[in-house]
Amino acid sequence: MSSIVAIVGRPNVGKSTFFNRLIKRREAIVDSVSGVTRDRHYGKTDWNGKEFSVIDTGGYVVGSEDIFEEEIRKQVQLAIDESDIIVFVVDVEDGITPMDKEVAQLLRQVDKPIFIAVNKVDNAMRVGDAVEFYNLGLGDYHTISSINGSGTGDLLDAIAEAVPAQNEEEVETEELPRFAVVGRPNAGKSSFINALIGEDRNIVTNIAGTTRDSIDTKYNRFGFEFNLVDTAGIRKKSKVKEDLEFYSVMRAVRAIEHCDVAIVVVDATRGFESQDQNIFWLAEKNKKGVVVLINKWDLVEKETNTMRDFEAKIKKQIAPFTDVPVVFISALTKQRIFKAIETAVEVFENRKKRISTSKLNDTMLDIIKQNPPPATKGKYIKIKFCTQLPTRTPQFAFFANLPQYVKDPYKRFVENKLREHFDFTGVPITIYFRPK
Ligand SMILES: Nc1nc2c(ncn2[C@@H]2O[C@H](COP(=O)(O)OP(=O)(O)OP(=O)(O)O)[C@@H](O)[C@H]2O)c(=O)[nH]1
Ligand SMILES: Nc1nc2c(ncn2[C@@H]2O[C@H](COP(=O)(O)OP(=O)(O)OP(=O)(O)O)[C@@H](O)[C@H]2O)c(=O)[nH]1
Repeated sequence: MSSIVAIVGRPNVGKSTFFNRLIKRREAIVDSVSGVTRDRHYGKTDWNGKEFSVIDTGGYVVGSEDIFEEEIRKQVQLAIDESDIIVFVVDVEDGITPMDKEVAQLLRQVDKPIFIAVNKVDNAMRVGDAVEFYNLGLGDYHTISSINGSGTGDLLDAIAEAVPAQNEEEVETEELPRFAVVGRPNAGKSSFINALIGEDRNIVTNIAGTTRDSIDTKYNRFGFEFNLVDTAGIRKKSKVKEDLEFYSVMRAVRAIEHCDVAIVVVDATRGFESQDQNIFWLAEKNKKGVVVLINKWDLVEKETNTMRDFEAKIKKQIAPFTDVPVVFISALTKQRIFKAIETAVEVFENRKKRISTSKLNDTMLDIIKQNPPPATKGKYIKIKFCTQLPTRTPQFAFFANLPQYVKDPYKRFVENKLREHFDFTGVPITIYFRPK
């Protein structure tokens, strides 16, 4: 379980600049390859051996100044409720503003690690100006310059210190498998869970986000016991406006990070949109199993190949990770809802799958011999041996004389071959090339 670090603060103080520095912009590169728009406000990073997610709360609200203030206050409250560590960014050029005071007021009541980042301290002369931020009543602060990076390393050290050490293997094997039902507001998450359970545990209405609570439901099917995690909107803690995108993101992040398989519910009448894509990508990035459910299939007018076309379109949007099951369901008529769960169980099993080293080498070394990586700078790459690593999610190491010359297309080729010969449907896999 990794910790969630939320970056809060009023507009223009430099939250996104700081965020980009934290996640090192690696994603930007990945995205340009697949050509997909993805959420720029969420990233995973590691520092001093601690892994954590970072959420930038900026950029979600657009509107006039007064709308801003109210919305930002709500976002800060949500960030407080849903994250583990908070970084409050303020701007040394502006000094303390009334909005900063309001945020500080909220943060003073919180019993979680809070870091104040006084940003835009680009030179030593500004260090003195930062002193006034003691008046926020939140104790010590860090002076940083997100633009030139100074001070950010020290701040990261302090944040990493606050992240609990991970001992995931132990925690996860003791608990029941967790399936998180995630998706956009109104996609039919509660309806799906209720259809499975056969009783109206949740209140289902057609107003987005009316579900009262998020409960784990222990579920038993096919002699397999697991927890179903309903992420439908909790609106108890803070009265949040419906369709607040930031809110669904926060919920999805939390649920996905703590699950084994993410069941992504999509509203067939709306298609697979960017918000669905973001949720899918969250699961992929966290290396969770994924099943896509196309719900409300009863409302779709079917012609020849409707299902096939729908699926093909989705696959394009989730590329390159397309080895993912798509199940067309109706929570209303209960069509294929058990098939959906069966599929999720299969994905769960795939994620735990271990391939013996001898079997892996027998299969893969042959394929590699037939299709060796192309020579680079006149040098031939020889892959000698491969093995599955003893990790929670499938990861494979291929040992070669010149691993640094193996390019992404070849990695993808190897991944595809692995998927062809061993069933890893619905599971992100990682491939490393290492020196031998
Ligand atoms: N001088 C200086 N400018 C900075 C620094 N960090 C960010 N800025 C500038 O401040 C402006 C706002 O930065 P953003 O990162 O977009 O601010 P934000 O808080 O994410 O803003 P919202 O997305 O509106 O919430 C930009 O023009 C940045 O270039 C810094 O360390 N020093
Ligand atoms: N026709 C049809 N309607 C459905 C189906 N599944 C859900 N609905 C309707 O879609 C609406 C939203 O369903 P919910 O189950 O509340 O959606 P949710 O994803 O839990 O929504 P939030 O609580 O907002 O996150 C309700 O009016 C449901 O009756 C379905 O398979 N077919």
